[in-house]
Amino acid sequence: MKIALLGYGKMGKIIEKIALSRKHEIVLTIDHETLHDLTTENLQKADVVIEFTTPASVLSNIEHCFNANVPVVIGTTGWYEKLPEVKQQCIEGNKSLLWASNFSVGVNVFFYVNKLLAKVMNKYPYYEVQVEEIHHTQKMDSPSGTAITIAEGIINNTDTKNEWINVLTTDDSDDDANVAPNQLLIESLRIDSVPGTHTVIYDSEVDSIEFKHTAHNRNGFALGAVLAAEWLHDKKGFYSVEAMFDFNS
Ligand SMILES: NC(=O)C1=CN([C@@H]2O[C@H](COP(=O)(O)OP(=O)(O)OC[C@H]3O[C@@H](n4cnc5c(N)ncnc54)[C@H](OP(=O)(O)O)[C@@H]3O)[C@@H](O)[C@H]2O)C=CC1
Ligand SMILES: O=C(O)C1=N[C@H](C(=O)O)C[C@H](O)C1
Repeated sequence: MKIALLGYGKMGKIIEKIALSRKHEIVLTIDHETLHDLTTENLQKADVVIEFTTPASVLSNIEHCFNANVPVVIGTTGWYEKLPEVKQQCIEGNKSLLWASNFSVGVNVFFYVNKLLAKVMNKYPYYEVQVEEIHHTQKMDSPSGTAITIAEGIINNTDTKNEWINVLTTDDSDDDANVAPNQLLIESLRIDSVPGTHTVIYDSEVDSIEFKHTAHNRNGFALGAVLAAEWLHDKKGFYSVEAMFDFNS
């Protein structure tokens, strides 16, 4: 497949290596320096686009891909309030888009088990639940997209929580956040070069249960994005990464 990479930073560069190792060809790479190359003509040289940029640029990049009629895989986080609008544009225009807050297989297994666990824990409301995420200090958005997906998995499977709130800290201090009983706390921590750690904690007076995923590096995210591009390139429609995984069979 011919792949265009929008975003050639930490993720874009690893995605390039993995795509080449899977015998794909990179026909376009875009960062700030090469922004002038982001044209419909250049995008149309690709079978599929993989987009890992910034919350500020993702929406215009989606528009470029829709205009060029090229399927696009979106890894960028921090724009999810616009998902319904983008979904409508995609379906009405007969375009192709797949998005994920996290492309790694391990995290997608985690998402699945998180929902099952939330259903079980809903029977024991004396456990207070919270989500913790830790990422590198260059991360622009908080909470992480992954933490939002985890929180939604809990909210949709419990009676006690109906919204999440976020507290961002740069150290491990234990300041108590002001959280109403209906709110699910997402604590975001920013520490040096952490690739991404997510923990769901159920705490009671007598014990705690911790369910944790630790990314050791970014390779799992990048491989998942390439697998998503392989899956999407000949399809039409709007998909989340869940469509790619079938944990029920
Ligand atoms: N879904 C998932 O599995 C994962 C998602 N992510 C998300 O992916 C995104 C990127 O992460 P990461 O690679 O670590 O970030 P980096 O900051 O390392 O890279 C971002 C890249 O985007 C480029 N860029 C900035 N603005 C534009 C623009 N207008 N058009 C095209 N390119 C642009 C930057 O160029 P320049 O350097 O020239 O400014 C840079 O090359 C983040 O939102 C992150 O949260 C990250 C890991 C996994
Ligand atoms: O910015 C990152 O690095 C990551 N972002 C994604 C997110 O916001 O969840 C996925 C991963 O955790 C790394």
